[in-house]
Amino acid sequence: MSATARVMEPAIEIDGLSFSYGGEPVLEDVDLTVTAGEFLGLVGPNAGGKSTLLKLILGLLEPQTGRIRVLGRPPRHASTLIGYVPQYPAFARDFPIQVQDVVLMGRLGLGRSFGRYRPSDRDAAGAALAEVEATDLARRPIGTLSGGQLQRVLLARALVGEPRILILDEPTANIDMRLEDDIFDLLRALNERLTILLVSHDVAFISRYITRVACLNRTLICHRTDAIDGPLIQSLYGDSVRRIAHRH
Ligand SMILES: Nc1ncnc2c1ncn2[C@@H]1O[C@H](COP(=O)(O)OP(=O)(O)OP(=O)(O)O)[C@@H](O)[C@H]1O
Repeated sequence: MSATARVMEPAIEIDGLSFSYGGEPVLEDVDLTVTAGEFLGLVGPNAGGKSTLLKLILGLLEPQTGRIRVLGRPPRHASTLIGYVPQYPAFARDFPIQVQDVVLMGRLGLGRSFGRYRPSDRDAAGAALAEVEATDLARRPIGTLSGGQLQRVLLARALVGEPRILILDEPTANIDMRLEDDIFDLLRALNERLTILLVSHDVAFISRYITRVACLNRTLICHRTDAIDGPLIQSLYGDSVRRIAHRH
């Protein structure tokens, strides 16, 4: 493949994707192209299929119908190209481990095994913590962090493998509004070099930062955020701006 073709290659390409866990389809005929360098929001109601779509993109599930490519590769061959920040409750905070070791775990997928980190791994962990402005937290036990601090550390863990795509599942669900702004400013800076896919319940908030949202409720429809006005938000969210209860 030529260098030009590589530059033009979409970061994530999904065609005709359908998936079910055995019963009713959770995703049906989903098409989505995330271009390289884009910052895309993925919104939708509870049980709309957002986490399932992320698992398919991460190669943790296989589609029954359709095709996914991550930087031109099948997802299971692209896992080292993606940095993933899980939903906050998915991370066990009572694990007795220091922040710097949590961040180092992000190097494991690159062929290292436990206890065999190289100096370059430790340098990368230090750089990732510096990038999220959390250097001072390096030796803190993970259980002592605030929600916002933990979120930064999980972001550093996602960055330490030097991914080309960053995927975040509800990164600001458990932190207050002022901290949300800080995290989004950080993401905007990271978007200078990374493609970002962000799951959020809060389309009104993320619309201040991004240009396009994909709305997923079994099927998927994309909207430009400058087309998201009062009536559309109403149809996306029902009565509450922070709640989504729409049907396609
Ligand atoms: N492992 C599983 N086995 C069976 N059904 C599942 C499994 N995981 C998810 N589901 C079902 O698939 C549907 C979509 O779930 P998913 O977690 O993808 O939605 P979501 O949009 O991420 O929801 P939320 O916003 O509540 O996190 C739900 O009906 C859920 O119950």
